[in-house]
Amino acid sequence: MLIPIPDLLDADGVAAIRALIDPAGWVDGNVTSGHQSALAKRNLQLPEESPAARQAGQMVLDALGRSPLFIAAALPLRIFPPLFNSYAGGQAFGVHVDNAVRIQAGTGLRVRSDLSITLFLEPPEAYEGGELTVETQFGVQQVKLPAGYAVLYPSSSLHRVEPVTAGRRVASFFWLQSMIRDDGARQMLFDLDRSVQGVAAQLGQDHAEVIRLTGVYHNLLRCWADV
Ligand SMILES: O=C(O)CCC(=O)C(=O)O
Ligand SMILES: [Fe+2]
Repeated sequence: MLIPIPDLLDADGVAAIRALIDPAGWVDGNVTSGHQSALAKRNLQLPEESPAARQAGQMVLDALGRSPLFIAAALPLRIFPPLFNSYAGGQAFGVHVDNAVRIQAGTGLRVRSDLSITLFLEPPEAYEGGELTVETQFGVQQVKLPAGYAVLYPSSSLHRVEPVTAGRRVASFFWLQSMIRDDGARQMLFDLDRSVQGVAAQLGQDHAEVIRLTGVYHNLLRCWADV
């Protein structure tokens, strides 16, 4: 299941991140690849420990923390510090699955990748190609979103980035471990959460049935959550 997060960053937020990362020292993207994906990957990245990446990554994390949609959809437990990549001149990332466990340089923090996130940082009309193509259980989906929009997709899915044949695609990409490991269970909780919000909007937050349904949501989370 692909979940778009519209307007995670506004235009000022995107501009502030671009002002930090654009002049920083970009390197060959294979610094974070596993063995298989290194064969498929042709792009540039900011090194994980680059001060610009750390500072811009914190701005991304702050924006995620302010997004009720992101929290409800991802139910995050641990988020790997956001990284930044760029593709131009025909660069692409061939089909791959993301590494199952990420270990943060320096802290040794281990994150099981349940969900992968791409946050688009370049307007789609500014480059050709560069679609994020994800093989989902419902078929192949291609994603190319406005700057400031993010998409969540299961880290277990085969995905690729199409060649960028004109302009430059800039994005933040990262992984998270969810409190709910299973994609289907997480999706059910997300659907239930949205339904409870919808019913609450009609009946009022203090309606007895809304209180009972909210209880069901939390009791399911209590059954299933890693904390
Ligand atoms: O650039 C993207 O949208 C995704 C990058 C990616 O798949 C990866 O780094 O594993
Ligand atoms: Fe990937």
